[in-house]
Formats: sequence, C-alpha cells, structure tokens
Amino acid sequence: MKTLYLDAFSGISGDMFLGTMLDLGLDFNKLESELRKLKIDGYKLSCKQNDKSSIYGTNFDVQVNGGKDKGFIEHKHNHSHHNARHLNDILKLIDNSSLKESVKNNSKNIFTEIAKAESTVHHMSLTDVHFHEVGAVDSIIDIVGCCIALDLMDIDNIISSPLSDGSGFIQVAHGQMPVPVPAVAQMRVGTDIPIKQRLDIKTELVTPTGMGIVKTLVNEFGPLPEQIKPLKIGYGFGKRDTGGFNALRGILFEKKKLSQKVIKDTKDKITLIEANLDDQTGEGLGYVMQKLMNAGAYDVFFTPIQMKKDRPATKITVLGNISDQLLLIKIILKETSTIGVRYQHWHRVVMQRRFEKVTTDYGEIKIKIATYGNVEKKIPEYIDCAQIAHRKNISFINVYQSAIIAAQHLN
Ligand SMILES: O=C([S-])c1cc(C(=O)S)c[n+]([C@@H]2O[C@H](COP(=O)(O)O)[C@@H](O)[C@H]2O)c1
Ligand code: NI
Repeated sequence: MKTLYLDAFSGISGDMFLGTMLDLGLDFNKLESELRKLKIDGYKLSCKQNDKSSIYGTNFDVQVNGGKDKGFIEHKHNHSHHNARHLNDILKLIDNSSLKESVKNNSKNIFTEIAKAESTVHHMSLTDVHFHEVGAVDSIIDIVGCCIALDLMDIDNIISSPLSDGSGFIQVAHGQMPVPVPAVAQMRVGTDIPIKQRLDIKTELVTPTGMGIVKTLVNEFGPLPEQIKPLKIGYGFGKRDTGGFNALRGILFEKKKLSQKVIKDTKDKITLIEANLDDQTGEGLGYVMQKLMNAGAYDVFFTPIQMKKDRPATKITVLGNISDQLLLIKIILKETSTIGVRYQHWHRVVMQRRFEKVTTDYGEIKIKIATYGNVEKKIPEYIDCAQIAHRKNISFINVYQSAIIAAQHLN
C-alpha cells in the first residue's frame, strides 16, 4: 500500500487530481474500463501529456455530449430539470454498479459532502440538490474516477499540503461567485483544512469537487514528510489561466517498516490507540490487525479483558507514528465493532539502528546494529535467516548462529 502526498500549491479540481494520477502511472485503459461499470454513456475521456513552463504533466478532460455545464444547479432558479440527477439518483447509480465496495463508499461520501455544502449555500434540502444532466455526468466521472484511481494505484493514505486558492470572483451560469467559491468555503466549516488565499491570483483554484475529494479522503495536512523515499512524482494540469504554473503535484511513496529504517533520533513520541471490543470475532480481529500493520502501525496486539456486564472481551492496542494516527483510527472504526477509540501520546527511547550484511557459509544475511551510548547489539534479521533455512532445508538455529558469529567481526 502507498501514500500519496498532494502538493496543492495551485489548488485542486477533479480533473487535476485525475491528471496527477495518470501522470503517476495510472493505466488510462483500466480507468476507462472500470468507469464503464457505472453504466452511463455520452462521454469521452482524454488524457494528454504536454508541458507548461517546460515541466511535463498530464491534461485530463471529460468531454460530455451536449457541451460543458459543470457543477450543481439550484432548484429555485431552474424550472426545467426533468433531465436532472438528484443526489439519491447518483448514489443509487453508484450502488448498482459492480465497482469495488471501497470505491463505491468513497465516491458516495464525496458526493454527499459536496451536496451537503450546496444544500446549505442554496437553502435547499439535501434531497432537492440536483445536477443538470451534463454536469452530472462530468462530476460522476471525475469523482468516481478519482476513487477508482486510488484503488488501482494501491493508495490507502493521502497527505496534503495546505491548499492554495485564488481570490476575486468567477463567472458561472447563475452570475458571479466569490473565491473561494461558496461550496468550497462551506465544506471548510467545522474542519481545520488549511487554505492559503492567494490575493495575486484572481480566479478559482480549488473547485467544489477538489475540496470534496480533500475533505473526504485526506488524512493529514502538512509539509511533505522528511524521511520518505519518493517512488514517483506527477503533475496534473488545471484548465484555468492563473498567470502561474497551474498544476497539482502528486508524490507517491511507500511507508518504510520501522525495522528497515535508519533511526537517527533516540527519543521520539508515538501514539498508542486502544479500544475495548466485546462483540468482535477472532476472524475480524485478525483482519483488522493485518490492515493496521499494512497501513504502517508499529505494532498491534490484543489483551483478553473482563468488561462491564460480565463480558469477556478483547482490548486492541495499536502503536504508531503520530502522523498516521488519524489513518489508524479510521481503520479501527471502519473494521471493528467499536464506536469510539481512545489514544495517548507516549515518549519513547529507541536505540539507533543501521544495517550491514555479513557472509556466512549459508549465504548473505542482514545484521541490525542497534546502539545507544556505549550499548551495542548485533541482531541477525529473522527473515533472512528463515528464508535461507527454508531454501536449504537446514535448521533455523544453525543459520542464526552462523550469522551471530559472522557479525562479531563487524566494526
Ligand atoms: O452551479 C452551481 S450551483 C455552482 C455552485 C458553486 C458553489 O460553490 S455553490 C460552484 N460552481 C462552480 O462550477 C464549476 C464546476 O465545479 P466542479 O467542482 O464540478 O468542477 C466550478 O467553477 C465551481 O466553482 C457551480
Ligand atoms: Ni452552488
């Protein structure tokens, strides 16, 4: 599983997000064939690589039969909405498709988030919020496409920089709208999503679709984490003329397992998250443990406990990086029966670690060298020893001991 960092120095829209994903290696044909599961037609996708300021990126576009008509429209101002799709029609369309459950859920959550904002801004009930026919297709493709892209690219964590938005006004079908546009401003209410307003850019950089994606899927805001090894960087171009480099930059990276990291600091802080579970099966517990470990938890463990109402139960404890806290909590809430979790931040003292290889009679083995002041430990990597023992059909202990002997000669 991978993490995507969004560098939203020029805002974010649905097209920019999909352009970025395609630039990062998303297979265009696979995206198209997944979107066909929605059973809607009358649109064509285009994806083209070109350069802006000599930087190559991807332009993604949805061309809908009947031209351009983006966004939600207000019930009050439109009396000919027989072709409109209400929120519920769109949610049903997604539900009735053969898309993956996680893609369906993410897509529905984004749509609902945007529709809630539109309903507040335009003083309509949520059920009255609707899209004009053309705008609906465009938004469905953008939003569901983004969720398909995340699934196809194996991304389960999104971190974002603060979003930049422009200022001034934009012209839409119903007149002028101030920037940030009302739906974007509304989605920010009650959240701490950071938006930096660029007074030098007099147009919209963050669209309602872009904000809906961010509000629903981003787990954390801040600078690009320092200790990462980027796998790929991509640019998705925006359509508006901002007078600057209008793109969304995506940086893809894989989380390193703690045991593989070169640890330089001997003191840090970690999060400890817990919940008491009195109605969870053993199968479910094993499943959530795998999910949490794959998401980068340092450790997950279960303790048998006796709970209120005479119930034997299980306490789940998760240790992890504080920057992953929200992601780990979301997994516990999604995959277990609990309706709440508790957490605390713990100080921790760790030994500095580095790795070296030794050659033994059985083959090369990695040695973890852990130091703290003048304390030093040299520990053979379990997985290397186990693989050699399996491959050569010899005892694990023999391989392990040969690695310890070879490690004594390391400086
Ligand atoms: O049509 C309506 S009601 C509309 C509302 C709003 C509000 O903020 S309220 C914004 N817009 C603009 O439409 C385009 C399309 O946005 P997408 O997110 O669908 O790409 C964009 O410029 C919005 O600001 C329309
Ligand atoms: Ni609106």
